Amino acid sequence: MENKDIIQIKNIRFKYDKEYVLDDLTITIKEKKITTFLGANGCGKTTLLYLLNKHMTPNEGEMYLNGQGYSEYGRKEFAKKIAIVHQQNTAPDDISVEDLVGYGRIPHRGLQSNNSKEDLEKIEWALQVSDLLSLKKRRFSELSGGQKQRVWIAMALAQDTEIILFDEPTTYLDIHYQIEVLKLIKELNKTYQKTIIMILHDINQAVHYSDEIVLFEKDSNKIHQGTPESVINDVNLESAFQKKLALFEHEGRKVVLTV
Ligand SMILES: Nc1ncnc2c1ncn2[C@@H]1O[C@H](COP(=O)(O)OP(=O)(O)OP(=O)(O)O)[C@@H](O)[C@H]1O
Repeated sequence: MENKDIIQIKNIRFKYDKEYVLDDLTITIKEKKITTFLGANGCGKTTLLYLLNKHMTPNEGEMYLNGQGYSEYGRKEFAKKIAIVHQQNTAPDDISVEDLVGYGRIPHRGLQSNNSKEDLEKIEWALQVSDLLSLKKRRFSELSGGQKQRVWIAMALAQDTEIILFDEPTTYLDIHYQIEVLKLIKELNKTYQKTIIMILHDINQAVHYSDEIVLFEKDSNKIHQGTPESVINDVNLESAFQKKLALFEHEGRKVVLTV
């Protein structure tokens, strides 16, 4: 059975200054799938993620979440639907892992009140899924880059949303931690049915971990959306990155030579 459309973006236009960064963009995001945005620097991936997170609003066009227009959602209600894991984050000095993960509960419990039993259970669950139980009392500032990234993911999990957005979740991580984080994201999707939308720069990782890819053409406002198999080909890659890239088959998947 086809997964339903959880987000619909219809003919949106967005500009910071004079020129439109996104122009007449139409995309649908399928529920419980992993969708990855792929494309050259400056093509508008982060901009689109911020529009999806309601951090910014399109100048024109419509966006719907579960069939309801974005503008009809209040802030708190929206924060219970979509969480975001940013590329770079800062945390207060001395904060513990479990307290930081607890921030994910703010849309549910408010800023002032204490954690309820349900809040504490969700925090514990998020720590467990992210393999952080043994580190929960540790100071966040003392963790490695890979462990820190898992804490941000746990915080998004504690927010208990249907959808999680990831802005380049593997940046600054070595290949071991990159794979660890991508496997965790895959598990959130497969085991916990989260709808995932992420930005990646590594084409091979995007092919391997995504159900759907949105490939942005460079210097045009066109995108290609579909399965990795249907989107990743010589012609589309050249129009996205303005480079000829060699493609191979490996274990039934496309692999791109990036040297
Ligand atoms: N706050 C801003 N004010 C003005 N222009 C901006 C702002 N943020 C981004 N832009 C411009 O919008 C365009 C799209 O930027 P965006 O960050 O969305 O691209 P991206 O695809 O995420 O790039 P990257 O892969 O480098 O992160 C770029 O031309 C960028 O310079």
